[in-house]
Amino acid sequence: MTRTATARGDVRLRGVTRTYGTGEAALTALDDVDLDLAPGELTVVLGPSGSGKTTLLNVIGGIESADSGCVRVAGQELTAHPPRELVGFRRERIGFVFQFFNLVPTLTARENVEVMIELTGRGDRRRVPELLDAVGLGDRADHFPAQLSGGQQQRVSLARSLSTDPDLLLADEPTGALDQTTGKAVLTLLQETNRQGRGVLMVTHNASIAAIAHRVVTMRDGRVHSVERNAAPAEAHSVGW
Ligand SMILES: Nc1ncnc2c1ncn2[C@@H]1O[C@H](COP(=O)(O)OP(=O)(O)OP(=O)(O)O)[C@@H](O)[C@H]1O
Repeated sequence: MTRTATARGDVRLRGVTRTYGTGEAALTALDDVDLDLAPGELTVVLGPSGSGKTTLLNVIGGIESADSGCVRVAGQELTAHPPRELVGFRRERIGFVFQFFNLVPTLTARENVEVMIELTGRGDRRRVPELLDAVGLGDRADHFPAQLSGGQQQRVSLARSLSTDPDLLLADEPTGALDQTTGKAVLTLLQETNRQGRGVLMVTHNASIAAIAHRVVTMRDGRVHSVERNAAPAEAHSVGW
């Protein structure tokens, strides 16, 4: 599945600020954020609602640009590039997994993965059955999203993200809509993906999930409140909540 076993997907932020709105309505979602994530790390981002977690993930993924500061992701300088100029970067380097799956309802599981390969011009359509097997859905390839459970849809979403072999996988509340058993299955897949050398950055409200991370970043009021390292990250299947 890997392009190379080498660790990849490093992140370096310096003085990153992102403000929404102007004047009295201005809201600083990211306030002078410095952050270093080593290649191949699994990072969990925690913090209260509104603390800037999703904004952080979007800036790292090149979906939103910082107002000031420097952003470098997977060896690429994003600073001063508006999101529309970063289409190529996102396609080549980044995989996104969202809470609400974002699958195309009129396409089967297989087609949802294939369409990503067609859109990006990356990956190999012949490997789609293998990818669906890897997420335990080999026998559901011809099912439409509505015929799949939430956990199964999330796994299609993961197979789709992995189809282009990203350096860094960004996951926003990937287990948020799932029960514990299915959530753990998805976490296990994210951990496997990480062990293949990819960086994984996961935003969650669930502090128990932090046990599987190499690094735990806690956000407060748009700032990095703390960064802790886990010397011995737990196995995803052993985490409970
Ligand atoms: N597009 C936007 N326009 C205006 N304000 C926004 C926008 N996106 C986010 N914000 C504001 O920026 C702040 C940070 O939002 P963000 O979504 O990053 O927080 P979060 O920690 O991910 O929250 P949650 O855990 O609730 O998802 C919040 O106060 C939010 O209301």
